[in-house]
Amino acid sequence: MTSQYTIVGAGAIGGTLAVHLHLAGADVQLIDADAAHVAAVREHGLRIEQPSGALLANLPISTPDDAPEQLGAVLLAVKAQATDGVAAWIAPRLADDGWVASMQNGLNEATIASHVGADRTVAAFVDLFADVIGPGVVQDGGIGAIALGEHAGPVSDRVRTLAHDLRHWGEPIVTDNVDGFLWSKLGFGAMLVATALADADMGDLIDRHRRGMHALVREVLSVATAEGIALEGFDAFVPGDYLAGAAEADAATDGLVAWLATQTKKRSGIWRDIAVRGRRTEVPTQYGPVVAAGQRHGIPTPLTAWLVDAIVRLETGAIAMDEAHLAELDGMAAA
Ligand SMILES: NC(=O)C1=CN([C@@H]2O[C@H](COP(=O)(O)OP(=O)(O)OC[C@H]3O[C@@H](n4cnc5c(N)ncnc54)[C@H](OP(=O)(O)O)[C@@H]3O)[C@@H](O)[C@H]2O)C=CC1
Ligand SMILES: CC(C)(CO)C(=O)C(=O)O
Repeated sequence: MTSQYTIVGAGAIGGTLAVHLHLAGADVQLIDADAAHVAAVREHGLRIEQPSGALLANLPISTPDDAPEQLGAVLLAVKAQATDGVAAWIAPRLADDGWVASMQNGLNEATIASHVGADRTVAAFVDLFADVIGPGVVQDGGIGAIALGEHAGPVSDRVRTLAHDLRHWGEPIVTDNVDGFLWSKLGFGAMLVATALADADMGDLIDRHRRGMHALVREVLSVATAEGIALEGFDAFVPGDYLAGAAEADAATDGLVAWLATQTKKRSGIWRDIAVRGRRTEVPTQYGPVVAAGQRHGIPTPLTAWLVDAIVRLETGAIAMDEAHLAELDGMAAA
């Protein structure tokens, strides 16, 4: 039987996944809030620009206002701060046997489950590198991993089917420990978020500000460990090395920086939201819960709290992008 998917949030990640699912033979429809993007996809199709050439798919697309009344399997790829509102919107439309998978950064599954139920929530970790570069056009900025599993319970047939349906993209990891990947991504992602404080490339900034970056990762991963999470490595990120000594962290960052140099996407989605789109970011939604979990466990997270605050000040115009902010982070880590 042909699988059917609705992608809610057909931007960089949702758009990329949609085209690959379509090219593998799945029946895919899109829902997106960006009217210009929706109009462009209707007129010209959805285009993924890859170094090896472009992929094009003509897919049905609607805005939330003219979306279908009933939804089955949903892949949610909106920014994390939109998750609560969008999951509340999906819930009354979701078929009894429908489900929602979070294809996002951060810990969105519990929020989704609070609206649609834990049994209708699928968990995912996505380390793709992509950007919407214009209405209807997504740039594939490099290859990374995807992991899929259930939010509550062991790997199921629907998870295996989704992994199979993504075969045109590649081979997702199917696991009972998506949380281990999501928390590791929060550790890795903390460095990527910090790079948005300056107007330079992610790899270069991580390389130049190792003291602050390593301390930031250690904070996030220490909270994860206190939460009982078994951290998972992915791509070039080795979480255990950041919890070991300075030499291990340095060696891990050498590998990470070399890997980031192979990606054509050089700036984070957070940098892009602030510098290109001029919009609020998902950082408080992603890292507020890390700080709160640290407080519950008695683990101080001063650098993570500082980072969230600095990003909010940046996105509200109180400060400007400047590498001096990362020097300040290095200084706090040294203190
Ligand atoms: N881009 C990347 O390389 C990676 C991103 N991620 C994660 O994936 C998630 C999605 O990010 P990304 O794809 O980059 O984001 P994008 O901004 O490219 O895409 C999100 C899309 O969702 C739309 N949207 C917002 N609200 C709604 C709504 N209510 N209903 C339908 N669509 C809506 C947005 O429209 P509008 O712009 O009008 O708000 C936008 O077109 C994030 O959590 C991100 O951290 C993870 C790994 C890598
Ligand atoms: C940096 C990247 C691409 C890593 O997956 C990311 O998470 C983002 O841009 O939001």
